Amino acid sequence: MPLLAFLPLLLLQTASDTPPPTASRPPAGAPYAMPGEDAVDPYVANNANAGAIPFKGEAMAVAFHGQDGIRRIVDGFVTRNFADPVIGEIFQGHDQARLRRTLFEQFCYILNAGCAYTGRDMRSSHKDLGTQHADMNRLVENLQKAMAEEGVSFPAQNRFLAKLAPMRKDTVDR
Ligand code: HEM
Repeated sequence: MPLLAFLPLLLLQTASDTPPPTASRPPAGAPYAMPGEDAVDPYVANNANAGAIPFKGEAMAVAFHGQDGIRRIVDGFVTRNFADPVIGEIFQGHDQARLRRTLFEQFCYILNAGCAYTGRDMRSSHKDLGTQHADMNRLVENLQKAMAEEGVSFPAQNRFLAKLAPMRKDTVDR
C-alpha cells in the first residue's frame, strides 16, 4: 500500500524529466576548449562543423565497437600521426589533447554513436597547415591501421572513409 501511494509521484517525475541530450546538436554553451587544452579563438559550435551527415541507424556504431572502440581508434590514429616519419612534423606543436577529444567527437557523431561535435569546421582548422594530397593519403593509411587494429571490418572501414573523402577539399591545400 505505501508503494502505491508513491506511484503518482514517480509517474509525475518521469513525465517532467527533461529529455536526454541528443546527438543532433551540441550542448548549449559548449566551451571552445576543455580543461587541459590550449585556448582557441571563439567560434560557434555546431554539428555542421563535423563536415558530414551522420550514418543512419546503429550498424556503423556497432561495427566500430561503440564509443569505447571509437576512442581506441582515435587514440591509435592520433598517436600514429604524431609519431609518423612523413607527416608527424605537421602535427608537432599542435594541441594533442584537443585533437583526441574533437576527433573522437567528430567520428562518434558521424558514426551515429551518440555524440555531438563541438570542434571547429574543417576549413578553418586546417587553413594554415599547408597539407598536400600525399599527406592526406598518409593520414588515411594511419586511420586504416587504427581501424584494423580495433578489428573493424573492411566494408565498414570503407564506408567510413567514403564519408570523410569529401573533406579532402577543405583539409588539403594542393
Ligand atoms: C578527412 C580528413 C580530415 C579530418 C576529418 C580531420 C579532422 C580534424 C579535426 C576534427 C580537427 C580538430 C578541429 C578543432 O581543433 O576544433 C583537426 C585538426 C587538425 N588536423 Fe585534421 N583532419 C583531416 C585532415 C588532415 C590532414 C590531411 C592533416 C595533415 C596531414 C591534418 C592535420 C591536422 C592538424 C595538425 C590539426 C590541429 C590544428 C590546430 O591545432 O589548430 N588533418 N583535424
